[in-house]
Amino acid sequence: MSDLAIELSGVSKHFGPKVAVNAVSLTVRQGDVFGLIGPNGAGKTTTFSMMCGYLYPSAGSLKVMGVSPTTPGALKGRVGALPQDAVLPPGWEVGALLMYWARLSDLPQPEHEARGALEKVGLMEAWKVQTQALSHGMAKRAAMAQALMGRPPLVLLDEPTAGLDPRIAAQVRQVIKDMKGTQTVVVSSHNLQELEELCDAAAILDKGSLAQAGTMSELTGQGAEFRVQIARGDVIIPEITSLPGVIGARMEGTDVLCVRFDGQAHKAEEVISRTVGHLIQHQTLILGVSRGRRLEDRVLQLL
Ligand SMILES: Nc1ncnc2c1ncn2[C@@H]1O[C@H](COP(=O)(O)OP(=O)(O)OP(=O)(O)O)[C@@H](O)[C@H]1O
Repeated sequence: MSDLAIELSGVSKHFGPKVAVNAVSLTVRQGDVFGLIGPNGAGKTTTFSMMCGYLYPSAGSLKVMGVSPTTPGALKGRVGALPQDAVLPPGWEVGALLMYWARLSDLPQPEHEARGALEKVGLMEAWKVQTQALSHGMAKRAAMAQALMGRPPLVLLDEPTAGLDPRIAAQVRQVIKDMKGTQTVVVSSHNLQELEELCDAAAILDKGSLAQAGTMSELTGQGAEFRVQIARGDVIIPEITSLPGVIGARMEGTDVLCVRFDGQAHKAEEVISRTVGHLIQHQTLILGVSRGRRLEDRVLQLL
């Protein structure tokens, strides 16, 4: 069996003349947390909706766990989805609504599933609360609980932490981390720090097209770049570039040395230790070393 949970090949989506998604190809490995990144209007929600089977692609092929997501019943009980701005039907108590959804998905223990999912998102106190009485953040968590019931092999979460307070957002991130390895999670967010912390891999979309996709370490250049924060002393760039494994070096501002290295032929720890050792030998004082660049820097560079 393929180790891919999702495969998009040349997928496009047009709304009349508007091209929302343009020939996007990407893959999501089973057990990964995969991020969908992009500015407003980049095509994240449209891509997400096609993965869920809510929208048909206009062109290209899309497989979710080996089947087309629009095939009726093909993914029943195998995908949990939190759509963007999910609206809960009014007139229901949260617990009763979740149990109803659990029954619709043929889950054998609806109450157990509903309570377990609500607990995961920290919303047990809302069991008896009417859906229309929930705050925005509470409604979002109730909708997320729905996506988690039954531990489906694939969970798609469109902006799961948007509008949540910091403590609850951290709890939701922990729920996502706990799924890593046993369930596949696709998550879109504008919080790039959050995606960097959570994701194994990601795709960066811009105006409907794929700008870059890869593992988080590829996107952030972890295997090829590091930065040394200099406290005091001089850095002689030609001496750094002559060290084994170093491809290039430059100063960013007055106090950050950025070094690019050949991550295929040399281990990061060896090149970093050699560089730091060289600096210390030359009486340069160091405040810190960080690998790669922030995901945010990469996204801003690309878009
Ligand atoms: N039903 C629709 N009809 C017409 N245009 C649409 C429709 N849905 C989306 N679009 C357009 O497609 C483009 C991509 O929208 P999409 O919602 O996928 O972006 P997004 O990356 O999720 O944005 P955001 O971060 O703002 O949620 C936008 O230009 C949007 O206006």
